Amino acid sequence: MDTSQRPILAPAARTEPIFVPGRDPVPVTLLTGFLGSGKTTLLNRILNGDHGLRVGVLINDFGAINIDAELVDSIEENTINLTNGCVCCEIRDDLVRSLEELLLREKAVDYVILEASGVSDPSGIVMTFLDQKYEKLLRLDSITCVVDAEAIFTHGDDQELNTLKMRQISFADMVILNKVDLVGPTHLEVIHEWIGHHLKRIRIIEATRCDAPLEILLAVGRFDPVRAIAAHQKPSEAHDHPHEDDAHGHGEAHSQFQTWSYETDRAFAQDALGEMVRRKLPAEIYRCKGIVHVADSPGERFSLQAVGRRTELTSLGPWGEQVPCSRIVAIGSSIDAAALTALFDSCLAG
Ligand SMILES: Nc1nc2c(ncn2[C@@H]2O[C@H](COP(=O)(O)OP(=O)(O)OP(=O)(O)O)[C@@H](O)[C@H]2O)c(=O)[nH]1
Repeated sequence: MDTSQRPILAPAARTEPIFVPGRDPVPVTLLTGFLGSGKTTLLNRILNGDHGLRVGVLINDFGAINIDAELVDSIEENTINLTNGCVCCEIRDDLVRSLEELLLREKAVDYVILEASGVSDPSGIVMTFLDQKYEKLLRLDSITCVVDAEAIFTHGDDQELNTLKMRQISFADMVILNKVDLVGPTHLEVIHEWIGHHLKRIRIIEATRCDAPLEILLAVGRFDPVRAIAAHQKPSEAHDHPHEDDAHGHGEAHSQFQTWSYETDRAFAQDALGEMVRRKLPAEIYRCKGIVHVADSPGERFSLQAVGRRTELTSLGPWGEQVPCSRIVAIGSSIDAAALTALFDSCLAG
């Protein structure tokens, strides 16, 4: 069968159901949202919340190095990293294997949260969860999309990016409109109008650092397969441009993203690094993040974050057992790898 002809949300052909006798399906929350919108911030807020659940976490970073895994406050044995690709397509098999690994363990988790990569199209992920062989193993509870209120219209003339951002929103059953501390009321109104113009009746919660109440995030049973299928089947209502078949439209969306990574055991000069990232990162870099070793405070791990022109260089505390080193990833379009490497090299200490 030509798989490109298969409707994207049609459950796969029935195979033997996978389940653990006597165990109810485990609820799964999917976190989506464009690069740098605040998904990891939300994940940490949930993990640190007072819910008493044993939460399994799947973290998908599009780049070659999984930086998020180091920034998430989860229990190591319950965390699986899905790196170097996107779980909605290239590494969907890894997602399936990891889900089964988490859910078929003797000491199973009570809840699963999947943080999708910032370039994921949710439809491919939803299809995985709707596979009939999993209907007794897991239940998709909700899809929460985090939107960066400040950056939502950045690269607004790029139709593919706009379409991807709108697809992420249209598959969600709740939107966290995050970073409202960075924008004014008029800008917020424009966003509400823009989302409302494309999608009716979507719940939008404004937040700073994703400070939404836990009660509306976990075990809420909001996922509606009928609505998700409609989000796929009526693309022209939900998006500026119709989404083509999965293989074509989606593949195109990903081909515009390039990743770059950098590793060194030499230390950076903190001020030079901060200044360079703030002022000199090319506009084609949508997102840059890393764990860095700085000569000024050699005993501390630092987190480097850049979303557009916004940057943060914050201490994560001592290195502990880890040998200090720096690992940085960037995602963008038309990345000049040699030039970017030279920019970071120029910030190395002495
Ligand atoms: N000012 C401000 N910054 C925020 C807020 N929420 C998150 N941030 C910052 O935004 C940056 C990106 O946040 P993350 O939570 O890593 O975003 P993400 O969506 O997980 O990023 P990717 O996984 O790379 O797509 C970090 O520097 C955060 O500290 C907010 O509400 N206000």
